[in-house]
Amino acid sequence: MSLSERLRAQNAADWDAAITHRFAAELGAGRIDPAVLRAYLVQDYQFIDRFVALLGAAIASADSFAARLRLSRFLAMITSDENTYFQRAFDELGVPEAERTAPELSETTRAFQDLMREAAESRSYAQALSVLAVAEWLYLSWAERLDGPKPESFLHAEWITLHDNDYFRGFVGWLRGELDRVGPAEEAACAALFGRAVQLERRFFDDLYR
Ligand SMILES: Cc1ncc(C[n+]2csc(CCO)c2C)c(N)n1
Repeated sequence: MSLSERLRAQNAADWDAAITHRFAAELGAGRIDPAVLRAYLVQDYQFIDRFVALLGAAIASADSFAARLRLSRFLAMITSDENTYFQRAFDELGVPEAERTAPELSETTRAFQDLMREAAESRSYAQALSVLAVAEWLYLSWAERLDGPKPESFLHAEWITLHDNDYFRGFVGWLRGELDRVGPAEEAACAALFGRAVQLERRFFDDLYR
């Protein structure tokens, strides 16, 4: 088994709970409570902020120009397409400016921010990849599992399409390949970060239904 496959298997309980979560099912059916989606997107926008910083750290610590290019193109995509989704969704849901830029953070969002800061400050490409790989691969996995027609509202449909498309699938496959290539030299640190990230992904969804 590859390192990425082994790490996923070691965290199967939280991984499977996250990718089969009620959140994904309700989103896929277009039947999510607007208050739940609103709360999710407000916290997630703060997640994305630190995620972009972590991606920058991966670009800086990568061991090849090819990797820097690929990560940079991805960074350009999420700071354009994905950012406009958030802005349009916030408009649709009536989220005021203060909540877009400086909401009260949940404990889980804070823990995620700390994890991403730690991975970035390690200055290790392998450790940055361990957290990035979870955030990308786990989202691809829940989005790919949804079947049936896309929900009507762009709020639901675009959040699925952003995570279930051929470009993204290719990127996740490449990220896993990078982790499989450089991770084994720092396996204990990578496994610890990967496991914490999977737990937090699950908690991020669970928090919405408490
Ligand atoms: C808590 C949380 N974890 C993972 C993602 C997924 N994600 C974050 S940035 C990015 C890049 C392009 O969409 C992806 C897939 C998320 N949104 N929120």
